[in-house]
Amino acid sequence: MKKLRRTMLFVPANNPNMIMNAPVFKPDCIIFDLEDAISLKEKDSARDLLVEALKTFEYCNCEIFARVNPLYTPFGKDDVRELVKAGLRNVRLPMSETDEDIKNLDVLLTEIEKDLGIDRGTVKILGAIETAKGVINAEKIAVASSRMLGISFGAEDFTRTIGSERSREGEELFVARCKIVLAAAAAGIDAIDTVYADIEDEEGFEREAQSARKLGFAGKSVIHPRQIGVVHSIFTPSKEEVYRALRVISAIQEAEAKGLGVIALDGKMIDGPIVDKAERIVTLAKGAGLL
Ligand SMILES: CC(=O)SCCNC(=O)CCNC(=O)[C@H](O)C(C)(C)COP(=O)(O)OP(=O)(O)OC[C@H]1O[C@@H](n2cnc3c(N)ncnc32)[C@H](O)[C@@H]1OP(=O)(O)O
Ligand SMILES: O=C([O-])CC(=O)C(=O)O
Ligand SMILES: [Mg+2]
Repeated sequence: MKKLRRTMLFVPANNPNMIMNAPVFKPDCIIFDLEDAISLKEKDSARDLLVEALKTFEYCNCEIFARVNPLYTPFGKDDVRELVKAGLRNVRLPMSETDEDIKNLDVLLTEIEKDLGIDRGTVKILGAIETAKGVINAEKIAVASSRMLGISFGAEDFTRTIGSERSREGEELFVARCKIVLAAAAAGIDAIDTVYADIEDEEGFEREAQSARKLGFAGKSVIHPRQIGVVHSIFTPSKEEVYRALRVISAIQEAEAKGLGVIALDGKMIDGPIVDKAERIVTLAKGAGLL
């Protein structure tokens, strides 16, 4: 079944309380962060804490990621090595700017998998695109390795690299968002939208999440448990959408039995792509436990 990645909750890896409590909020995915949420002084101790947490806790219903430090920093390679040894199977690589960045991680993972005696390709990669250069190279990044399960957008760093500020309306992000969605779709992987830093601005957050779904993102990174419910309700098909999708599928099945490829349902044309979209709604609904 398709894994839902509606929410990816960032959890700073130096915070034992949050590390322990994160699954209680039922995000689809948790990203333990060793990069920007962790000061230079704490990089090693946070990694040690996360290694212990990965060995100790069962995060049964959440898909677990770690945002490691970029491989060109003094911490990145050790992050990957130690965490994979402790059981990590999904690496979120920040500052993915070129296909080389992904390929370097791929080579390192292959080495580690060999050392650990696990199958090559076990560990997956989510490439975080958060610079102008990364956005330009999104298409190459998305297909740089067979380990790719998705690419994500990081708007805080992205606005820094284009010399802009992040606005509530987000016009400055539109082109990058579209490019990331297109690159992911062409590669057949998920696109994950960026965080919204203003935890108090529920209205702005909801509008941004709505827009992310419309653009084609599979989900959104979040920084606070309060943001999870909103994203889940937006990225889960509504009852009406599911009902309509099931009717579309059943109508086309009846039509096919009569030798017809196109029909009308409630005055609207139903043909191949519309049926495919209805099937996607049903898949998402099943993933969310609605069917
Ligand atoms: C641009 C980027 O790089 S974004 C990615 C890096 N940033 C991060 O990882 C930040 C993640 N988020 C956080 O650290 C926090 O939400 C903050 C610092 C923004 C706010 O934290 P707080 O002021 O403690 O929030 P608040 O008081 O509302 O928290 C309420 C409860 O939710 C918990 N909580 C808050 N955020 C999280 C989280 N991300 N994961 C798990 N639990 C959380 C708190 O521990 C607290 O629990 P408690 O009641 O048991 O003490
Ligand atoms: O990946 C994200 O959503 C958060 C991030 O690092 C950024 O916005 O720079
Ligand atoms: Mg960033």
